[in-house]
Amino acid sequence: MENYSQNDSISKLVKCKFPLSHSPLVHCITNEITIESVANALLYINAKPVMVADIREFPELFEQIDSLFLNLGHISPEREIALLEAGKMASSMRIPFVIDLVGIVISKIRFDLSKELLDFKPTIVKGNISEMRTFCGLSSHGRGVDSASSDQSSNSVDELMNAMFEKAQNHPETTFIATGATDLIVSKNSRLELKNGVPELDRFTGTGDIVGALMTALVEHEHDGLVAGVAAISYLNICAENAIESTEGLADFRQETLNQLSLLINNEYWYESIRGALHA
Ligand SMILES: Nc1ncnc2c1ncn2[C@@H]1O[C@H](COP(=O)(O)OP(=O)(O)O)[C@@H](O)[C@H]1O
Ligand SMILES: Cc1ncsc1CCOP(=O)(O)O
Ligand SMILES: [Mg+2]
Repeated sequence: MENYSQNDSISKLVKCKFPLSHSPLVHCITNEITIESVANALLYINAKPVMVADIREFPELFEQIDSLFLNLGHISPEREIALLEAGKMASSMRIPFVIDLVGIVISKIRFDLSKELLDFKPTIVKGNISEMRTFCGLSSHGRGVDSASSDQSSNSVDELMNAMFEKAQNHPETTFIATGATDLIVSKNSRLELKNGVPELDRFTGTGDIVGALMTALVEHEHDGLVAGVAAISYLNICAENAIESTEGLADFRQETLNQLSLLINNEYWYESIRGALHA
């Protein structure tokens, strides 16, 4: 295992990811709690958000979109039907899509829904560390939509990394991502850990949703879940590192982190601040 230093091989993966030159149209079926933050975050990186949940519009809409974000944060019987229909259409039309396992620790309904969506071969399945533990069938101490610090010990993180790697062997088309103090990014042939960010990212709502939406904007370009995951997480987390330097209080920190999404783009070499480790 390498040190958590700036890592050349990881930086090379993400070079040239920002700014997005081509404004991908990103369709999001997401939760009402953070929907506005998600839409603005996409605009700040030069993507175009569109939030549509009425399945009657899907046949026309799916001819127009570049990628799809399916977020389980606030489900209902209608939302569940829309999520499944969208996953099915994305799969048959080969549109890259991301599943965000928000709140999967809460109920079997969300757990079963995530497994049904996995059958459509998503580009990425992501959640926080506690959510990903539940998804992988490991014990989890997550509460509501937040992860538990007891799931973030190094033993638990190693156990989760192994479980995700096993999942990736059975689902070679999908990248599995768990976020937290350490972020795990796992595909069939690669295992990566990232170490940027600040603990305050867990103290305002929507950071997981935003990073999921950023990945969705990036999968359109490369169809590569691993590169999109590394770029999106690192970008948001370095924005937060910059924001914490100049703010006091969580509301100002939130505002400045979002503001930085539109500013860090101006630093051509932002990716040189990535800290992580790449396993073979
Ligand atoms: N303790 C932490 N230290 C550094 N970065 C963190 C920490 N907790 C979360 N993050 C970052 O915040 C973002 C959201 O992660 P997380 O809080 O796990 O998601 P969620 O909001 O879905 O629970 C990710 O980019 C993650 O790397
Ligand atoms: C509070 C809450 N309840 C259901 S979804 C949601 C927002 C979750 O946002 P995130 O997990 O991205 O912080
Ligand atoms: Mg959160």
